Amino acid sequence: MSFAAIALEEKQRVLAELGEVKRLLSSRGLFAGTSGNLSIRVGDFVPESFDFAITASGKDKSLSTPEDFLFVDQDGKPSEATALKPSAETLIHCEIYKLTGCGAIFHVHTVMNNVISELFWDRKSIPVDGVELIKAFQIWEEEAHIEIPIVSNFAHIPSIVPEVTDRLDPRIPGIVLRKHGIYAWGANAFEAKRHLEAFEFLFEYAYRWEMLQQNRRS
Ligand SMILES: CSCCC(=O)C(=O)COP(=O)(O)O
Ligand SMILES: [Zn+2]
Repeated sequence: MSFAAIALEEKQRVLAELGEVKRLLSSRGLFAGTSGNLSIRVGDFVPESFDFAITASGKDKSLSTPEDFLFVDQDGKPSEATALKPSAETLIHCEIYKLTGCGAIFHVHTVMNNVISELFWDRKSIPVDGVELIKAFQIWEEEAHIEIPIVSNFAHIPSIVPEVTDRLDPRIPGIVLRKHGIYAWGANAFEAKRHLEAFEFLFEYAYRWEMLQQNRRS
């Protein structure tokens, strides 16, 4: 489906939803120093051809302005003429949409997701054992064990993409960039937000549990 063929009401709905999510996450202090970016897909999904609304790059995300979002295509190019620049990390969104067919992707930097990525960097994943909130990912087995992937962070964003491609685990709706932040996704904005909140809870649990173990050993 071409971008032009997508109903105006659908585009407006997506922009309004993105605005609501941005306001809510901002009220929780999740966009320190203009960090973070958000996107929601619009219209039908075909891996070779889709569009999504994404935050414009470098904006103060605690403010709401008519220049907060723009639409881009599957390659991260603006879907229509605009003076706005898409997030510097748009190519990571493009890759996650292509690999998962998801409907929304939220990226935030927190002190906890940065610390945990360094704590478990040698392992290249964050282990979590048997915590109830794993069920937020629709993983229902008793005492489930999950490993949340951590990938390298580079200033050159296209260099991050191949590692995302290699490490993305279809069971786990998120990936952590080392000392950078988390990308969490879902079928829609509601699900992506639930996953983001669950990841941050599990990171804090994993960090505290690891510290307890280390104290016991010393
Ligand atoms: C100031 S944070 C560095 C860039 C970044 O990691 C980020 O999430 C925000 O970049 P954007 O281009 O999406 O504003
Ligand atoms: Zn970032």
